[in-house]
Amino acid sequence: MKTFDELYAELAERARSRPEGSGTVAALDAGVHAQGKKVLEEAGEVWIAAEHESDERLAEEVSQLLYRVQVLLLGRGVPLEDVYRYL
Ligand SMILES: N=c1c2ncn([C@@H]3O[C@H](COP(=O)(O)OP(=O)(O)OP(=O)(O)O)[C@@H](O)[C@H]3O)c2ncn1[C@@H]1O[C@H](COP(=O)(O)O)[C@@H](O)[C@H]1O
Repeated sequence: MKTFDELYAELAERARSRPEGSGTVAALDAGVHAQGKKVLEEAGEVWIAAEHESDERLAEEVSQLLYRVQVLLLGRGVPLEDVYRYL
């Protein structure tokens, strides 16, 4: 189990150390266009899960959306603090 902030710190460390086999490193290298498409794809899956699937599936899809949003932010170099200013 990890929090949103802990995941971001973990992904930032992946971006820094670039370990072999990291999906995050591959997603960052794919660029902002691919990252944005993943955000949209996962948002659609969240919508479908909310309308038609179980609470567990919804939670899983939301976790994937949050991950994809974090990859997008990391790719742009935007820290979570910049997002939190608007919450
Ligand atoms: N939370 C996540 C996470 N959520 C989603 N995903 C990725 O998103 C995929 C699921 O999304 P899709 O529905 O698009 O599935 P898919 O089409 O089969 O996946 P792709 O072939 O498109 O990658 C998963 O298979 C993962 O590749 C994640 N990948 C990594 N994390 C966490 O990020 C951290 C770093 O991971 P690595 O960079 O892989 O070491 C670890 O703590 C991981 O648990």
